[in-house]
Amino acid sequence: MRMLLIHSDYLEYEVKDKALKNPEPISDEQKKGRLDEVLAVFISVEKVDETNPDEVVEKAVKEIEDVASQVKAERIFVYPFAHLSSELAKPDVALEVLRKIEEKLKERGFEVKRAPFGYYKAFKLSCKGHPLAELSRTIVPEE
Ligand SMILES: Nc1ncnc2c1ncn2[C@@H]1O[C@H](COS(=O)(=O)NC(=O)[C@@H](N)CO)[C@@H](O)[C@H]1O
Repeated sequence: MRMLLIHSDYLEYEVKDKALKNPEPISDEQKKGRLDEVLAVFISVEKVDETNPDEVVEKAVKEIEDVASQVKAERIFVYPFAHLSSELAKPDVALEVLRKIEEKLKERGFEVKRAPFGYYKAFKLSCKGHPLAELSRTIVPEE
């Protein structure tokens, strides 16, 4: 899994078109979304993650929680992003991993939104620009 974490004044998105034949079903409300004062986490789930998705979820949540506490972010935006890797996991595995990350972050008390999976989306992001505002992490399951 590859993650790009951007501490932002806001992230907002708007769904445009389907990027997959069968994207995640969404409500009209989910076609647009915005969070202010947010840690935006762009995630590419990778083929290697398919060997142990649950372990990768645990590791990702720990990394996100660690960065959130460093930058004092209480809101997280989980954003499916297929452009951080050339070895992408299958969509069904990727969606399941992203859903579990969202769920576990909520269990830990964060306010969380997750951008819809399998769509082309317009988005606006305002990076805060401080030294920890742009970070990346690579997560792999144990052998
Ligand atoms: N492994 C993955 N990790 C994260 N997001 C993914 C992954 N696979 C698919 N997606 C989601 O599905 C969308 C399209 O994925 S994609 O791999 O780019 N595929 C396409 O764009 C197809 N139109 C042509 O391959 C992405 O924008 C993202 O929302």
